[in-house]
Amino acid sequence: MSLMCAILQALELLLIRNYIPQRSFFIALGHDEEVSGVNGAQKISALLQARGIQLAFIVDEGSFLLDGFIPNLQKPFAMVAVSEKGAINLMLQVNMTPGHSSAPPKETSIGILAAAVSRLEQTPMPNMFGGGPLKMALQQLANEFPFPANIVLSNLWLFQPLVSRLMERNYITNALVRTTTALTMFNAGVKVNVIPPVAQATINFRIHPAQTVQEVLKLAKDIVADDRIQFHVLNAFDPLPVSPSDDQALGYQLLRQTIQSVFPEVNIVAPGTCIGNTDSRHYTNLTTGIYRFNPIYLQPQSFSSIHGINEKISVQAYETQVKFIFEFIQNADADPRPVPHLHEL
Ligand SMILES: CCCCCCCC/C=C\CCCCCCCC(=O)N[C@@H](CC(N)=O)C(=O)O
Repeated sequence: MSLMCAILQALELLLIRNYIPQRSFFIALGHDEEVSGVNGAQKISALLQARGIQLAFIVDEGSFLLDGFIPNLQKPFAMVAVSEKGAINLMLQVNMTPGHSSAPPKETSIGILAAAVSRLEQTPMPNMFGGGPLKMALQQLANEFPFPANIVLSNLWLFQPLVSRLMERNYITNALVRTTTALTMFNAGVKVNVIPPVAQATINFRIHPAQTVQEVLKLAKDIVADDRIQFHVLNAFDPLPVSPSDDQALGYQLLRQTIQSVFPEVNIVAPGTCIGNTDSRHYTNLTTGIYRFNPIYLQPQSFSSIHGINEKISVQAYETQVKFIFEFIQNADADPRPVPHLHEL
């Protein structure tokens, strides 16, 4: 929400200054982003495609200036998400014969389903650490760590098993190394003395970039291992392709350049994977350069306020957000050639 307001406010500031862009900019604000973007972003994307539009790159929400997420890493760093996890909303259902609660059967629909979802919760999907943006980011961050972590991260060929175990210890970094399993809905029963005929539970999986919808469904069925349980896929999509982050990647380099200018205290800009989902996934037909970055600091303690209690942004952080977008639009307009990569920021 704050990012949307900041985009509009930055545009207003540009208009006040009679700014006339040289290249075309599209501002796409979907009204249904929190519920998958099917009627917003998906339709905007189809309309742009019908008009023959191809985009140099897209910038959306989904990652931050991360502060304190990795133990021993003293300084914050900017993570620009060049991919995002896939997702499955899976509904499990058990149908049993209803009856009077005074003489219950050995197992009820609720009991069978509760045991199944508990098995899913207690059996994490496999740790897939080993490649992609996360490994690149850790290697880029290696020199920011004190000894011996710097040696460990510079030699992932040797220390990969150790690092992947350490990442599992924290629930946020754990989300980067595996497909996550979140039980989000459970419905059954309408009366205190009736054995319910139906029990339903919904599980929200976020799929690691190294897995697919089909692989995760197979794993989930193997874990549940109960023929009485029906599987209904409510909706699902595979992890998103990895956008380029090399020296020639215009969108990535423009973000890096603007981060460097607006946040001079940040030494490292690294590619990463967004653990949530964004509307940008509906735009893969228009560009291969999709970057997710919200120019605000995020600390682990504020992570739980996202979709949680007292979600907020400080006035100062909001002002910086506006400044970033104001500068970013002008940087993107200034020169269509990629900005050379500076190793020493
Ligand atoms: C190198 C290690 C650093 C690890 C730090 C990872 C920190 C990740 C921080 C934040 C991720 C926040 C997720 C962004 C939210 C995306 C927006 C959203 O809520 N989307 C919804 C709805 C949808 N569009 O599908 C969602 O359910 O994901």
